[in-house]
Amino acid sequence: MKEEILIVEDQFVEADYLRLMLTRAGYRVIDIARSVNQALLFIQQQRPDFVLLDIFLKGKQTGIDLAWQLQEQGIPFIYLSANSSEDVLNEAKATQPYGFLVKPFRERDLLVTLEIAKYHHQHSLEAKYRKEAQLKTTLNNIVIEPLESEHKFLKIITAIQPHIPFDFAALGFEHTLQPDVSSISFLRVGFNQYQPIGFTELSTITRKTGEELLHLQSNNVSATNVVFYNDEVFDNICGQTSLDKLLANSFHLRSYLCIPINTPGGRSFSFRLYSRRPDAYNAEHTALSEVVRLQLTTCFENILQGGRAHNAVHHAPPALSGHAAVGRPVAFEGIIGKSHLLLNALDMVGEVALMDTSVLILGESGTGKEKIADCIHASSNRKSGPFIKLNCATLPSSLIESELFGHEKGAFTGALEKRIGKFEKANKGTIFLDEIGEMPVELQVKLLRVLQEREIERVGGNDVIKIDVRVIAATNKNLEKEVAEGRFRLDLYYRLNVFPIHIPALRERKEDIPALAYHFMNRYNHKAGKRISGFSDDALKKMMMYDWPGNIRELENLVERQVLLEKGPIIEDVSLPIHRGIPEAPAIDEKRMKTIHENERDYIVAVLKKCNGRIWGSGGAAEILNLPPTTLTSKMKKLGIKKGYISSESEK
Ligand SMILES: Nc1ncnc2c1ncn2[C@@H]1O[C@H](COP(=O)(O)OP(=O)(O)OP(=O)(O)O)[C@@H](O)[C@H]1O
Repeated sequence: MKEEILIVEDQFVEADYLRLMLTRAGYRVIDIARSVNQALLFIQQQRPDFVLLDIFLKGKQTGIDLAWQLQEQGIPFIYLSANSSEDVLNEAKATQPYGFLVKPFRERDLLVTLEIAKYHHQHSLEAKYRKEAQLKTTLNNIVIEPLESEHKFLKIITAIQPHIPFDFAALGFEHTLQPDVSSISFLRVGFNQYQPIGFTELSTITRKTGEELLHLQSNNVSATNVVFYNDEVFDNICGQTSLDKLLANSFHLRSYLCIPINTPGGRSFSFRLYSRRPDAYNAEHTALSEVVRLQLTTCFENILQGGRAHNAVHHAPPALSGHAAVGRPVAFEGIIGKSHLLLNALDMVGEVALMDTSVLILGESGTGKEKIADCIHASSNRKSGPFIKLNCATLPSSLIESELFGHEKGAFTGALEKRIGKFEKANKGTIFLDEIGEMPVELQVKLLRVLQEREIERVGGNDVIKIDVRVIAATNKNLEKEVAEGRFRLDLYYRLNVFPIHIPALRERKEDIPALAYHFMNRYNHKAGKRISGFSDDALKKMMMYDWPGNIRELENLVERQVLLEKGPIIEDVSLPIHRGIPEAPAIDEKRMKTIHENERDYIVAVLKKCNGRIWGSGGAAEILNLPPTTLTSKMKKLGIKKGYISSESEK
């Protein structure tokens, strides 16, 4: 017997048909609920393995309300819905469904989606257990390492960071702690880089005396169980005068997770993680904290005893002056910046790289999406496999299909040779689909099938070819809006959006500007054989004031230009556009206009290449393009395409 499923659907006919399809496939349908309340009752009586739920139901509550409760209880669910508005989609997405079926759907779509959901659920459970086991082992090993308290604490938090993100970690800002360990806390200042902040440093930063700090510390809210407070709730918690509030104000912290520790020796205190993100913590983090609480208790008890393990060999610990760094992974080299927004994105890269799931990279043009895709591939288990890139915006829609899936010889007029598509080329590796929002709708269905069934068919071919490819997609568009306006398929969106990573705009992380500017200055110094050593204060100030609508690419281009133009030893001034707003739309518009124009040109050039420049006759470009040869010739003239150019191009 396969899994047990609860259907939540208020349309009788649809629900019955669904039941029929599921039972035919061997699933057991435990019941059909018409409303959220009824569903909750059924779930209480018999926990289903999966829930299929419609969004709009009878009664006040929607499927999305139910989804939150399912998520809390760890019951996987799939939405069944007709296209919805952008707001509804955003809400549905936030509940992290295992799938989304757009009505009307085929029986096969339903069964494949369920299979995928089962795979993902199993996979995420396995990943969860693996993560827990790995963290437990790491913490157990840290206990026996012969390190001083501060180093040991640093090791603990470095081990925790990939699983529970934070920008500030503290142990000992509790009135119950002994003074000798009361000052252990670290501020994250880079990827795997932390700065120790003791009472003395905190006193300097906040201009409070030690006594005042101790007093504030006693006002911190204490907890008996692992708890987290996000955003407004955290604000409220910090409402009173407390050390939490002081920390939040000093380091811009917006959420926190508190793990109370009670040692067998009778000491109780707490291990606190704070984040600059307003919504950093969730039930998964609390669950993981509970699982490793015992290991943490042993670690911290050891720290309270002075850190060193019994019978430890007393190596000199590495110096902890200034920043304590464990180092960036090699795959992240060349990624410049330490802003917490970038570090958050890199944390996610680290988290997803080894998971093999699809990744959707979101962000404005020039923010570094492709660079992040490079990092994911380079940190993944597929790193020795191919990494194939395709920009969906630069290909005419008629060519994308054969670019992606290849074609057989003679598949269409002009297909003179068999061609291997990008998906086949990427086998055992990764494919990067840039500007996925530009993919024509008719091709989106085909891409969806590939993602679901992991097989392709070459254009004009009959064979089904199995492929093993990881998909990373990127877009600077708001895909929810595209879905809401019917330009992007909802089911594909859900399939790609398994793990979204948002790359912040440069204006949101201005603190990264100087490091990036110096990085590009060095690069272009080297290229141009120059020896410019820096920027004047004015130039840096100007760059910090500017909004960078073109993001890092714009900054790179500017620095390149200035390096070439500068005659003196430093870049005295930079020439930036006068407007300082965020002219996002014009930049995109300009690109779109160019794309349409170029698309037509590229399309014609590509077809001409296929026909070896032949316009007339059977198999000629005019026939493929379904245009009279004279019209094609005049179009070519208008678009500046020369006949000789085509032939010499195709000879290359
Ligand atoms: N964090 C970074 N450190 C150093 N260089 C970076 C960083 N991020 C991006 N770059 C550089 O900035 C330029 C633009 O980056 P990239 O092409 O990855 O942006 P993108 O978001 O993919 O742009 P588009 O949406 O236009 O395709 C590249 O030269 C890239 O190497």
